[in-house]
Amino acid sequence: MASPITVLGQNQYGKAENRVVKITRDGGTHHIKDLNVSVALSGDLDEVHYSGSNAHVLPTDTTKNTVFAFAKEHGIRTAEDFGIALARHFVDSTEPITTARIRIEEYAWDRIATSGGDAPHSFVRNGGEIRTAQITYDSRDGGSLEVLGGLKGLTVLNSTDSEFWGYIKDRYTTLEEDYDRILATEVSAVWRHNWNGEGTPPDWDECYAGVRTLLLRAFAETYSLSLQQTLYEMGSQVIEGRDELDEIRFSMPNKHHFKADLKVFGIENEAADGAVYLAADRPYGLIEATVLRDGAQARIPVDMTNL
Ligand SMILES: O=c1[nH]c(=O)c2[nH]c(=O)[nH]c2[nH]1
Repeated sequence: MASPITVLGQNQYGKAENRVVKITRDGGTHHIKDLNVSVALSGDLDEVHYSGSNAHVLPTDTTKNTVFAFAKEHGIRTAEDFGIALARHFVDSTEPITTARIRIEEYAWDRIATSGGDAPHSFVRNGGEIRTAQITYDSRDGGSLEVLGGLKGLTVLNSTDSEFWGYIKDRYTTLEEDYDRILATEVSAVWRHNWNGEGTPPDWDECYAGVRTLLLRAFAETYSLSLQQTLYEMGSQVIEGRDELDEIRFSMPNKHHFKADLKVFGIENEAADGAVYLAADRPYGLIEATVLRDGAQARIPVDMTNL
């Protein structure tokens, strides 16, 4: 029962973190897709909260089974294609469900190089970087489909061409101005496609590879006066270079590298001579911002890049 003084707010449910690995065999050559898929459904679900009636509830267990069955029956071409098929299925086949949000992380595997060339069915996990996708399908108001692509764990470093000076100095400021520092960060980015489900979808893999290339190139080619400036340049290059995207959001920790203080030992330690740095773990500066195509609406949630 609805209590006299409370009312149900936003709610969603589903099975989180379905770890699905799909092998496709092409003769003796195998291909691997390794995903972590989270399903969140919402719709006409007040009653299960108020009275416990499960009449409108598709069990989370069923959503898990659907993920695995779809991987087998339809295969996984890309995370985006897979997420779109799942989102449409849950909404179109289950009356009370009006919105499905599918979040996917994809882990990359490389073929192991052997004496006979690339191994046909032996793989090594490609360490750091994770590709992400989020698909939201909402059947209300005529139906809408939103596809967010992204990546996280892309760690990059410039060993020069970075300065930081001219900032506010108050009685608590101890930081010295730096005219030649290391700039390092671990990029988390989420970008929004302007495709809404009608007509030909973008080439998801080509887009991902293209964005990644633009991000890396902008990072390497920007002479940086702050990580904020580098971030904005990276976002601008992506929006300028990819017509199918309207918005990109970043979360970029400043992975500080402090010059080791060796003066006590009578040793100079200057960047110009090739310095020794202490790579600090925490705390870290955290620089976050959205870059938009002029006139586009900001729709990527602020905390999306911290998941
Ligand atoms: O690129 C930077 N941006 C900052 O805002 C900042 N603040 C700071 O202490 N170091 C840096 N570096």
